[in-house]
Amino acid sequence: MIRPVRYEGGVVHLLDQRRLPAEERWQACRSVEEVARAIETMVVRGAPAIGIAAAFGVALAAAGAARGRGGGALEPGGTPGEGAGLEEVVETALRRLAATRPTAVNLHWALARMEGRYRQMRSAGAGPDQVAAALEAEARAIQEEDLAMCLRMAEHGAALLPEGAQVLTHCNTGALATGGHGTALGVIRTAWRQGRLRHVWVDETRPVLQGARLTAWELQKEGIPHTLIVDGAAAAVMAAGRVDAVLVGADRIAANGDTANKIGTRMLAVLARHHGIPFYVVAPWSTVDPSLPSGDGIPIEERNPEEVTGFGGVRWAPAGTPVFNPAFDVTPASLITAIVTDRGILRPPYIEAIAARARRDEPGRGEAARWGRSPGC
Ligand SMILES: CSC[C@H]1O[C@H](OP(=O)(O)O)[C@H](O)[C@@H]1O
Repeated sequence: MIRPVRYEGGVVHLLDQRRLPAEERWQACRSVEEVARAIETMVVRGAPAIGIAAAFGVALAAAGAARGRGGGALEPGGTPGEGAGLEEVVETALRRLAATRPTAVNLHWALARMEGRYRQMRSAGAGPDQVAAALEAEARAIQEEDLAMCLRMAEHGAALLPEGAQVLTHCNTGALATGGHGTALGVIRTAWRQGRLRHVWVDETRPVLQGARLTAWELQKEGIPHTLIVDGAAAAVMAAGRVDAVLVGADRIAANGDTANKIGTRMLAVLARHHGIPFYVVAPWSTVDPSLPSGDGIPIEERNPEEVTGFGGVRWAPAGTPVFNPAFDVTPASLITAIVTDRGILRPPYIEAIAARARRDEPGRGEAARWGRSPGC
């Protein structure tokens, strides 16, 4: 199974997704700063995967402090004894990692969970070594729980698809974006293994091409029939009656079901509604942010214009061309047929469905609990 994040010997190893599919190269991160830069430059990407990477970044910081290197975990090649004690190292790590990418709530959910575990250990009087061990265990739990959530989601989602389904998907929501198996692409994997799936239309997903580079790579490795299309061809294949369902991931789902996902998702939702095609969002419960009343409050990351003006070092737009490069857009809940989570399928009205699920599963979180924001941000 593809797993994009590994933590071994106090080093966070990330499969460099910028280099796929040409080469499978791992990047070793030995400091919080290196982990943070890897998230910002999309060495690792995908809402759950960046949460997992950040969690191991906190574990790495605590391990460095426990070894007496103090802030050595703050900068690449930090010298022993830098910085202050455990408290400052962990707090600084949490803030730095929280500042990497604003939209995916899984990042902030994971950091809030790591902070909670840290405070729990400290209030129990645990020493640096015990805290470091507990934080490593918590990060590993986040990774393994995400894989389990993906497998559960996939079962729920596959049951929605007709026999011999042709589906269309956007961006990469596979093992590369998660703790393994994937969200929307996890549904596709499971549906294929169950014999329910005939074919996948893969949106290339401009500008970073997660579909063309990463989803096609995952599907090819699994032998799942697929066809790569430019994003602009989605309307044509829907109009030709060759799409039975659209499956996408999510980076943040507001309390009313409005969903932030890769730029171009909203367009697919409008097209699907026009063509009478079910539009499914597939995301773990950790992507739901009950503290946000609607999608209006979801921060949308804007990325480097050079992602749009060229690719791989080749520029095709004239120098100085003005660019607007939002990495995500928000799909209104009214265009979403169902939200597939690890805890079951949510159907409209989402505000009631999400609140009821939050009350049932995590009393207190659905109300005033701080959510979607990490320490210090
Ligand atoms: C399984 S969540 C994947 C989610 O993350 C992607 O964004 P990015 O590649 O910029 O991290 C995209 O929104 C996917 O739907």
